[in-house]
Amino acid sequence: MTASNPVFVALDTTEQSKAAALARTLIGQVGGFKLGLEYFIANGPEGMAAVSELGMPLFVDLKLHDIPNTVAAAMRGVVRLKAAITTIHASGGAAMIRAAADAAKDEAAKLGLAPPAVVAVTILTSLDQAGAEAVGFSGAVLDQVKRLAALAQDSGADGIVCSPLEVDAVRALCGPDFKLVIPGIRPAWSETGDQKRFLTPAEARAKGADVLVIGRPITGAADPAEAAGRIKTELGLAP
Ligand SMILES: O=C(O)c1cc(=O)[nH]c(=O)n1[C@@H]1O[C@H](COP(=O)(O)O)[C@@H](O)[C@H]1O
Repeated sequence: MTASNPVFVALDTTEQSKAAALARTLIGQVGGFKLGLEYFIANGPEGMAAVSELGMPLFVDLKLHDIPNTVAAAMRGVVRLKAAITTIHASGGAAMIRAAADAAKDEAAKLGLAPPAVVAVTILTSLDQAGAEAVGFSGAVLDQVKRLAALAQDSGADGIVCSPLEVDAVRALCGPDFKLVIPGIRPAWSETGDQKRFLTPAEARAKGADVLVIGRPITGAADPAEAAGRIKTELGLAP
C-alpha cells in the first residue's frame, strides 16, 4: 500500500489475463491488489506471481481455517507468494491463530522477506444479524466481532477483517497499531450486491479503517480506472 492510498482492489476473477490487465490499468489509482480463492484455485502460485511482479503490495486472501499444524504449513506457502497481507479465520481459535502468526514470521525470516500482516476474519460482511445467529454466533454482531478481535490480538494476529460498522469499536478496543482491513465498502453510486454490513469508502476511513477492500464497485465498472479515481477523490486523495 502506498502511504496515501488505503484501497486494495479485489481482483476476483478466474482469468489470469483479465486480472493482470485490470491490475495494470489500476496502478496509480489504488494502493494494492487482493487475490483470493477464486483466482488462486484457477491459477496457483504462478498466477499470483503474474500480479505480484507488477510491483504493488499483494493481499493474499485465502482465509485459512483448519487445525494449527495444517494452517501453519499453508501459511509458509503464503509467505512464499510474497504476500503483504494475508487472512485466516479468527474462529479457528487461539492456537490456530498463534500457529499462523508464528509460521508467517518464521518463514519470512528464513527467506529474508518482510512477514505478511496476518489478519483474522471475524464475521463475514455478507452476514447480517440473523445470518450470524444462524451459524451459531449468538448476541449482537458487534459484540461477536469485538470478542473475536480480542482473541485474535491476544493470539498474535496483526489485525482483523470486519465490516466498516464495527471499525470504531474495534479501534477503541485494540489500539492504534492493530491493522483493520475492511471490506463491505460501497460508494453511494454502487450496487450493494451480497454485502450486508457496508459503508462508503469515506465513512469507513473516517471511522479508522487502515485498508479498504473494494472489488465490484471498481472491477465491475464500465471504466475501472475512472471508478477507482472517483473513490480516490471521495477519500480526499490527490488524483
Ligand atoms: O477477507 C476478505 O477480504 C473479505 C471478508 C469479508 O468479511 N467480506 C468480504 O467481502 N471479503 C472480501 O472482500 C472482497 C469484497 O468484494 P466486493 O464485494 O466486490 O467489493 C471480496 O474479495 C471478498 O472475498
